[in-house]
Amino acid sequence: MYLIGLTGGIASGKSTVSKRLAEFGCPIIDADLIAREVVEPGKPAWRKIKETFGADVFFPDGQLDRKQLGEIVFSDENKRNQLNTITHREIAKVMILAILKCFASGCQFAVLDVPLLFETKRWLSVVSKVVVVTCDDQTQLDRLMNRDDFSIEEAQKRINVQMPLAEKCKRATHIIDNSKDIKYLNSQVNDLVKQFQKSYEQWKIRSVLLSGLGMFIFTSIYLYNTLVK
Ligand SMILES: CC(C)(COP(=O)(O)OP(=O)(O)OC[C@H]1O[C@@H](n2cnc3c(N)ncnc32)[C@H](O)[C@@H]1O)[C@@H](O)C(=O)NCCC(=O)NCCS
Ligand SMILES: Nc1ncnc2c1ncn2[C@@H]1O[C@H](COP(=O)(O)OP(=O)(O)OP(=O)(O)O)[C@@H](O)[C@H]1O
Repeated sequence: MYLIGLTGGIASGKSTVSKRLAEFGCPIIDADLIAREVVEPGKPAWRKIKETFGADVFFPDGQLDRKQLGEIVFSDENKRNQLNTITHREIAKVMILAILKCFASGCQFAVLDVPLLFETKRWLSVVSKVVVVTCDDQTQLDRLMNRDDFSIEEAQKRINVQMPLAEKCKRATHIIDNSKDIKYLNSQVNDLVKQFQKSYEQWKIRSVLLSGLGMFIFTSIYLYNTLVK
């Protein structure tokens, strides 16, 4: 099995791409979904957020007030770093278990959907490909404002704290241009899946050849030591 990193900028279309990949049966390990799980009431990250940010960022039922906490951390780098320190370790633990589960199930490849793949760097050493979902700045801003009902200021603040999309594209092995309609996006995802399946077949052939070579060398050494020496 090999791992594929999926990233982009906020509202560039990562979730839309990962939904399409899931339709092909690709296992998706979604850091954003896991980030929501680890801050559920009573969990370690929930307690640390309460200690650090106080009761103001929670609803009476104990659920995190994501909008309130978002306004705080996307306006203050130190507070954002505090939240990252609290949550990223917990997110990583869940992701590792999810990767092991995928490996055990024998799937061909798994997709790590990580918005901050390049910012946190944590997963770059384990992914063999990085897909960046990009779009032009105005489209990104418009989609974020429409989806989350943000003012232009709130949306821009969230875009500005991440590595610029152009920079992420320079580090990508594959780029999906999501500046047009969903049909255009899906045609690129379809091609990507074909490429991944081809890479997996090539990887499988290489693995069989390498293990065969390993067996040949081991057997030759064994026979030499047993019969010749
Ligand atoms: C600040 C929070 C509460 C805001 O919640 P909200 O529901 O408004 O946003 P959501 O979690 O859906 O994230 C939306 C997008 O914001 C961006 N984003 C989220 N957290 C961060 C961060 N710490 N730094 C930069 N961008 C971020 C990502 O592009 C993400 O896809 C939430 O984003 C959070 O808990 N962030 C810390 C955990 C984290 O870093 N998640 C990203 C996983 S790689
Ligand atoms: N090609 C497209 N045409 C029109 N709308 C789109 C397109 N791609 C995505 N969208 C919409 O733009 C918004 C952002 O897309 P999406 O949620 O997939 O981005 P994301 O990168 O996962 O965001 P986040 O970083 O917040 O997780 C969503 O409302 C989505 O429906």
